[in-house]
Parts: sequence; structure tokens; C-alpha cells
Amino acid sequence: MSNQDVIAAVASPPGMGAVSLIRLSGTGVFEVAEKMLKRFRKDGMRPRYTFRDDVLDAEGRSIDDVLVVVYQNPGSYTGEDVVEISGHGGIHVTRRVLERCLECGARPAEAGEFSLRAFLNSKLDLTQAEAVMDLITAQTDLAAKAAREQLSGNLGQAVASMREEIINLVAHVEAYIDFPEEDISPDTGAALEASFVHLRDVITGLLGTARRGRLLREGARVAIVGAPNAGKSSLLNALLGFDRAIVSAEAGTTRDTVEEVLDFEGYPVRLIDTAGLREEGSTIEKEGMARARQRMEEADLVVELVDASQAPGARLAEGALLVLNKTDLGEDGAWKDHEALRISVLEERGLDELRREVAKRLGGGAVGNSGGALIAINARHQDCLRRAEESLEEARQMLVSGEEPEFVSLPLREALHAVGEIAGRIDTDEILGSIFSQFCIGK
Ligand SMILES: Nc1nc2c(c(=O)[nH]1)N(C=O)[C@@H](CNc1ccc(C(=O)N[C@@H](CCC(=O)O)C(=O)O)cc1)CN2
Ligand SMILES: Nc1nc2c(ncn2[C@@H]2O[C@H](COP(=O)(O)OP(=O)(O)OP(=O)(O)O)[C@@H](O)[C@H]2O)c(=O)[nH]1
Ligand SMILES: [Mg+2]
Repeated sequence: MSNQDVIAAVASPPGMGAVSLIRLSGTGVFEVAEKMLKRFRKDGMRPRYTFRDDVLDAEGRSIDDVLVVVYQNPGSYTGEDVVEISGHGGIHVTRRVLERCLECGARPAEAGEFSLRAFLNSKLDLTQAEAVMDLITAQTDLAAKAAREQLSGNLGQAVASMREEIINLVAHVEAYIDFPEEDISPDTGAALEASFVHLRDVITGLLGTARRGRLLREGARVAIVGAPNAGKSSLLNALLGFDRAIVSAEAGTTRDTVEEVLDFEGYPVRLIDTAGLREEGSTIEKEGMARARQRMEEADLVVELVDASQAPGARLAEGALLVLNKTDLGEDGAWKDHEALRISVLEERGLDELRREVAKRLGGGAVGNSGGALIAINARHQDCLRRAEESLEEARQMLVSGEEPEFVSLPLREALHAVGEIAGRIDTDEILGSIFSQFCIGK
């Protein structure tokens, strides 16, 4: 990538703040800076040092008193020449400075365009560019940690070694295309087979992190369901630490679902309190119950809350985490053999265990074969890996059944392509467009 036009954007969030950051990148950025700044000289600024300057308007009047940092290509985030201007945070002044950048020859950056350039200049691979976005949107420590690890290139490395291994397979298989009189020797056959098995294990391990990836990025939906008066709203309030939902001794208090996001051992959890489920009820209550069932369907985990002092009734949700509440009132004998968490919202007992159990069920403890690293793939990676898995299996079967090497090389090359897509080793504009357009302007 050379000679890209100069783009400019406000990199700090919109609105009032102490300082705002305006970033410019591209060929000719120093000329733009010289035009708009009072003391800036395009050949006289030491990279990565801070200078104090004035942004001037077209008549030479100062718009803002700013700090300026210059980065010389390739030593910048984008790999291009970059100028960063920190101005006085504020909506009007920041807009004026940006307008001045545009008057002096820059154009407004599109969403994700700085990171796209970083990718095109090989500063980041696609998994790292996605991680930048994940880091910005992370809602918990664990989500941020996963994003940082991906940003550091751990997934990119895993994918790069898979790619090498597949290239090796392709090379082997295609060697036999050039020498049709040769048969694949038993030794080579065994080595190829071992490689297929290894690749499959690696892919299985990575695919095993997809659920965690989705939960960390999107948050997990955890629905609290149960009969009226079980204490669902009380539980939501207790976990939140404030009185969010109405609690009363009357059955059928909650109608609308009540949702709040909180942090369960690093998992961003959308906790959903629902209307109590029972047979009878007014039209309004019935509508509430329909919504409760809907949330139960969509949930990643259902917490089924029951009143421990009452005899067990029919279970509402399959696969739910059963939680007995109101243990302070004593437990009905019939619960004795039920595997369940026992809590008392009233006495605030068992809530930490509940948080831990929910997090455990969400995480599934699935570190998989990712070697202890916190890998958490996203839906796009998952799709690529599934295609790679399928093509590899096809190739392996063909090889086993003695298919001609030129046919085996086709699915192998498909697998190579699918794996290459993950880090962006093959360029399809479509993929790039859909990834970078999700970024914010200025990133
Ligand atoms: N002011 C400012 N803060 C920022 C960023 C930025 O662009 N500007 N970043 C942007 O999101 C993040 C930091 N990421 C960065 C990554 C690489 C380089 C960089 O200059 N890389 C060069 C030189 C490497 C080095 O000397 O360490 C390179 O890769 O060649 C800069 C920032 C967060 N904070
Ligand atoms: N003794 C005791 N009472 C509790 C406990 N948890 C909640 N309660 C009481 O049980 C009653 C019902 O609580 P809610 O939280 O409104 O119950 P709910 O499941 O949300 O009920 P609906 O919204 O009607 O479905 C209230 O009077 C609470 O104070 C508990 O651990 N022990
Ligand atoms: Mg309620």
C-alpha cells in the first residue's frame, strides 16, 4: 500500500471531554499539517515527540491551542505517515479542527479505515483487527483479556501454523500429480494421515471456543423463570445490588420482562427476570407469561427458581439450573434427592455459589486444545473453520480410498482457502468490507 490519500477523523468519543484526539493518516499528511498549524514544518518534526502548536483558520486566527505528535511511516498504527492532534475537548472546537483538516487537503475517514489501512500495510492481520473492535466493545475483564490475547496475535499464529501444515499437505499431494508413475508410499501415507488427524484436533479445539467467544462478545442471556412468588425479582435485585424490579408477596407481580447486564466472573450476563408461570391469570398476566416463555426459549441458560418450602411441582425447563430459594423457611422433604443449588435471597445466602455456577455453565470450562491460552473465536472464524474441517475430511477420505492426487488437491486447496480467510491471507473485498464497516469512525 503506498500513496493513500490523507484521511482524518476524531478518534475520541463525541461529546464533551477534557481533551479530544484528531488523527490524520496518509501520504502528504505532513503537508496538510503544515498548512493548518502555525509552527509545524513538514520536515522538521521529530517522530513521536510532542509539540505545542496552534490550529489556524483560513485567516490565520487560532482555532485551538493543541499538542501534536508525528509518526513516520512505517512506524505508526496504520503504517503510514500519521499526525495526531490533541485539542481542547468540546464539540464545537473539535468540529472546527476537523473541518480545518478537510480544508487543508484531508478527507473524512470511513468507519474502520485507519485499522483497514493497518491491515493492508500488514500491521495487523484480520483476527487482530477484529480484536481491536472486541477490545473497544468489551464489557468485562475476561472479554477484554480475550480481546487482548487475540490482538497480540495468538489466534493469528495458530491459524498460520495450520496454514503451513495444509500447504505442506498440498505440496505432498501435488508432487504425485507431477510424477504419476509414483505411488504414495506407506510411510508418506502414514505421515499424511497423522497430519490430517492433527489438523482435525486443532480445528476441533478452536471450534470448541466458539460458544465462549459468542458469550464474551454478545453477553449471555440468563433467564430466571419459575412459579409466581418463588422470589425471581428478589433474586434479580439481590444480584444487581439495587432495587430494580418490584417485589411483593402477591403472586403475579412481574409482567414485563426486566433485564439488566452484569458481570458474572468475567462473563457479561444479561439477567432476565420474568413473569411467574402458572395456569390461571388475567389477560395481562398471560401476556407476561408468553413473554417469559419466549425469553426462556432464547436464553443461553435458564435458572429455574422454586420455593424450597413448598413441595416440588412439574419442572418448567429442561436443562435448567435448578435453584431452591427461601431455604430460610426450611426445605420440604421431597426436595431431598434433587440436585440443586440452595439459596436464600432474604438472608443473602448462596448467591456467590450461584454466580460461580452460572459462569461455569456458560464457560463450559472449555479451554479446548487451545493450549491454555484464552482463545475465543467469533462467528466468522467458526464459519471458516467448519468449511476447512469439511474439506479436510473430504480430502482425507479421498486419499484413503485411493483417489487420484489431482482430485485430492481440490478439497485441500479449499481448506487452505478457508483457513486463509481467517487471518485475511487471501483478500476478498467482501470480507474486508463487512469487518471494517463495523468499526467506529476514527478507528
Ligand atoms: N494516541 C494514540 N493512542 C492510541 C492509539 C493511537 O493510534 N494513537 N492506538 C490505536 O489504536 C492504540 C495503540 N496502538 C498502537 C499500535 C501501534 C502503533 C505504532 O506506532 N506501531 C508502529 C511502531 C511500533 C513501536 O514502536 O512500538 C509499528 O507497528 O511499526 C501505535 C499505536 C491505543 N492508543
Ligand atoms: N422467606 C423468604 N422470602 C423471600 C425470599 N425471597 C423472596 N422472598 C419473598 O417472596 C415474595 C415474592 O418475591 P418476588 O421476588 O416478588 O417473587 P417473584 O418470583 O418475582 O414473583 P412474581 O413476579 O409474582 O412471579 C416476596 O414477599 C419476597 O420478599 C427468601 O429467600 N426467603
Ligand atoms: Mg417478580
